[in-house]
Amino acid sequence: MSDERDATAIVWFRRDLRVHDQPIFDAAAARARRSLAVFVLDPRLLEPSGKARRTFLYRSLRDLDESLGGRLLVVKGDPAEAIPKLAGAVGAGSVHVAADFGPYGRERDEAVEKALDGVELVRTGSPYAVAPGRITKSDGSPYKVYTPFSRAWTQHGWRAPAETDASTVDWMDPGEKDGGPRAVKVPDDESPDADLPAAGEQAARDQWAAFVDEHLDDYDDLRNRPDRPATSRMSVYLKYGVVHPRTLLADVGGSGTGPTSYRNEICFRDFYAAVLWFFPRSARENFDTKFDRITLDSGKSADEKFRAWQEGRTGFPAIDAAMRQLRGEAWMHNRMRMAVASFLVKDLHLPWWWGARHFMELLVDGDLASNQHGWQWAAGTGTDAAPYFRVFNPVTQGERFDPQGDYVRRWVPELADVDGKKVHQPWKLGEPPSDYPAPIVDHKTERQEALARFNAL
Ligand SMILES: Cc1cc2nc3c(=O)[nH]c(=O)nc-3n(C[C@H](O)[C@H](O)[C@H](O)COP(=O)(O)OP(=O)(O)OC[C@H]3O[C@@H](n4cnc5c(N)ncnc54)[C@H](O)[C@@H]3O)c2cc1C
Repeated sequence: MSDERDATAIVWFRRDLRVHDQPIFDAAAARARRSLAVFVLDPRLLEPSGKARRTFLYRSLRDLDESLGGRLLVVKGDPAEAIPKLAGAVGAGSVHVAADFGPYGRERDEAVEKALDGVELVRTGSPYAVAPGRITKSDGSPYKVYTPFSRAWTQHGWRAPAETDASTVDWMDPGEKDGGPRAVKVPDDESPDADLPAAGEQAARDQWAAFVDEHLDDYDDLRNRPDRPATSRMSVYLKYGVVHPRTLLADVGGSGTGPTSYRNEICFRDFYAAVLWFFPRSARENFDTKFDRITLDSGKSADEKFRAWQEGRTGFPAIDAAMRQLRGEAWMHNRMRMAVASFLVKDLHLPWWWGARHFMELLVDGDLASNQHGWQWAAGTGTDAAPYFRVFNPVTQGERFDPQGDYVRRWVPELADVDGKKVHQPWKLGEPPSDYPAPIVDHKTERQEALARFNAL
């Protein structure tokens, strides 16, 4: 029987740096006898990424290259030029990708599709359990509230993982290409100060297996505790598609509170991606435009307060611990992301997008949809946000979720000798540590100020 497939295809990796559960491999193998594996270092994505994310990306690319037997071609430049030239250089009949739903990714893919001029761009799957745009109300309009979205999401369901590995595709040696953009080496690590998680598919799977074994059942009870290793730490692997959410969901069976709560969080990720798909302006502007009129601080004193927040010198131990965790690990616990965001917006009266930008610069899991909407949630400006008048108390957040003060002592060495929960209010100690700052604001006063500004809208 003759093989009617094309001679070659391109598999273009983007946010799916893995070989397992990879539906684009099946699509490429069905279409062509051999495929060229490609990653394009795109300056428009690399520049705003920050050192931690770039370093993690480079490490993930090295791991992927190893899984592919050294046959990952890395090139640099604008994908709308590089991909069509590569398709020409190997005579590809199709280019296979997982669909990208972010504002830049979608524009880029349309430009690539146009420039491919007849070579088909085949989109198979997405980085989400359910692709953005698929879940709508019965009249076709988007959900703006999480709970009904999550009900529809659960009812819709998701596919089982695709059974692929590196051998699903017959990989072409990049040395065989005839012309086109030249191969570049994966850049060296940028030596970020942060202690990053191990990169690569095996590391992701090991971390996941340990979480399922040790923490999944207690996830609902302990997920708000920054002092415990109780969450999955999958966000960075999901960000780069080192693991697919479908793979995780397949393991999270059952109706116990732990598994149910975990599925809800994966659903939040899909929800925010869907909001960004339907309302791309929400990445940059208040979703609720009423807040365009709220009074925000600016000037020298605002800049100084912002710097104190960034550097973990606000004098509120839980806030400072979290901001230092962000620098130390390029990651922050979810409860503390909410607390520091509320503090920036409602205690310091600064724009949420200042904080969101700082997060995107430092977070190794920095993701436009989850980050911007997480910020808008905390600021009260988002789709389904915490009401603006609900202001987190930075001291009680610490006392409640870090009850023995271990989290603070881990990240704020100036307070390492203060016992128990007293660490959350060092100003009440007989002799407060002289090298730790006094609170930069009075929470009660600033809470009233935030409410007054809100009521003036
Ligand atoms: C202000 C703010 C900014 C945030 N910025 C980001 C970001 O840039 N990138 C990012 O991945 N998450 C972000 N989040 C969501 C959440 O804090 C992280 O996903 C979570 O802390 C990652 O740790 P984990 O993998 O151990 O989470 P787990 O508790 O183990 O959760 C499992 C997975 O569910 C998803 N998830 C959990 N909570 C949320 C949530 N609130 N929104 C969307 N997805 C969620 C993540 O993919 C996570 O990996 C932000 C939240 C807030 C409040």
